[in-house]
Amino acid sequence: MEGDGRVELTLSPETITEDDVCVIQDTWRPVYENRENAGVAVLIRFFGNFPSAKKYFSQFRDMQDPEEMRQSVQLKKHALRVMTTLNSMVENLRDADKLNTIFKQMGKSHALRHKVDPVYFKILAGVILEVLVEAFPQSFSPASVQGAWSKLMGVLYWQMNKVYAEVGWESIKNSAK
Ligand code: HEM
Repeated sequence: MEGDGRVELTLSPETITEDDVCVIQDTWRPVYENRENAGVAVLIRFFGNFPSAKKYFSQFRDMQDPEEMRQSVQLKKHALRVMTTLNSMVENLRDADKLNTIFKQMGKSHALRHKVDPVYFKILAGVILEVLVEAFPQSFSPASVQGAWSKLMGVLYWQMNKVYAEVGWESIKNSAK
């Protein structure tokens, strides 16, 4: 699938250095202050470029028009949930146990309840980076900032794959078809 070029497949959390943590926490602040706009912009780009991802959302799976999607309560709700969870990750980058709990909860609910194919986490991670660089050019232009964020997105994807494997995604996905 296209759109997944910038996120590494297999990054363990230890690859995030202290410098990365500082960079991620500093650059996240203005994004989180604009969480609703930023989150909605990310999801509109995601569903616009990868319409098959809409199938998991009962209220806008059949919508084509981005303006109509923008008005969807379910889309806005998921945008805020994504931003709130990212905020918890960013706040707990130095607390491996907390991070693990966040990844576990997220992986379990998306695999078991929502039955989301994990490839969409990789695609969404790439879209998050893309939109943040565009929407916050001042803070996200430096290569060091993009490098730190792309590590975090890589870790997110890696962790999702780990939890998905633990909960038996291979058999769940066949029952989700
Ligand atoms: C950074 C990535 C993501 C984060 C942080 C995130 C976070 C969340 C959270 C916190 C919830 C509500 C609690 C729960 O059910 O776990 C949720 C619900 C949901 N997520 Fe995600 N999510 C992400 C990616 C995705 C992707 C890629 C998809 C599918 C393409 C997806 C589909 C859903 C669906 C269908 C629900 C239920 C929606 C509803 O009930 O209205 N999520 N997500």
